[in-house]
Amino acid sequence: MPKGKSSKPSASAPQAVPQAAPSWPVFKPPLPVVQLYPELHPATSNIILVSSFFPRSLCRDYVAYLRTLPMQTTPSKPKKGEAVRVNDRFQINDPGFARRLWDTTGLKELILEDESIKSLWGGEPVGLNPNIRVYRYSKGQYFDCHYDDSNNLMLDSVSVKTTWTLLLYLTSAAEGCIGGETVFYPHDRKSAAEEIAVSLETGMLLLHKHGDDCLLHEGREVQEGEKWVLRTDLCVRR
Ligand SMILES: O=C(O)CCC(=O)C(=O)O
Ligand SMILES: [Fe+2]
Repeated sequence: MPKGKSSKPSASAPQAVPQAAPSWPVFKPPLPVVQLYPELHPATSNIILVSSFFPRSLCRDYVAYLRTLPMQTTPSKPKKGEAVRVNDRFQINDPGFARRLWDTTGLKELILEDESIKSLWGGEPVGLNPNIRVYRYSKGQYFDCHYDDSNNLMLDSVSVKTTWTLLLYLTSAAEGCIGGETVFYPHDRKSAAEEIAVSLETGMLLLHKHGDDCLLHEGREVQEGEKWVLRTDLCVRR
């Protein structure tokens, strides 16, 4: 829970119940398909965007595959202190897939070597959170304002903590999804005048700082179509 925000809603990250790892589609063509460029958001250094992290064809393959997974629709009433999340979710502890996303996509190089963002991670990055979450938002679904917590965990016998949220958009207006923007509010209050809205872009990675420095944010309601998102977190040595 971010300091001083203890009564504010947070996004829950319960440990996934043990189950077989999904057969995630292979990264075909090999990644990255383009040179990856991190774009610091002009309004805040807490948000970084990376276009074309996945090519559109791979996003399509992923959505087709993810549809076959057993997703859970949000319980209608959130637990105390949790944000209202109205969507379908699949969650799995999959260290192998987290490692693939880190090692075989160009992400590791981007995070470790790009001089413009190297100092932002809050420590020495070592990999991604094996707690992988998949969200599907259909028309009318949304994720209400909340903060993402930092979590401590072990990654290959190394003590780590999560410092940034990673969201990979698998659909956008190009696939008929209208709405669903991820919207940030820099001053701890929902204010239209201050909002920083990130529109969906198929294959784009959105990274945002979490824990004590997390901006209040929401996944805005989907108006048409389906928003598919894959979520993990950046882990740094603790
Ligand atoms: O779906 C989104 O745009 C936001 C998701 C989110 O805030 C979260 O996973 O904590
Ligand atoms: Fe969040």
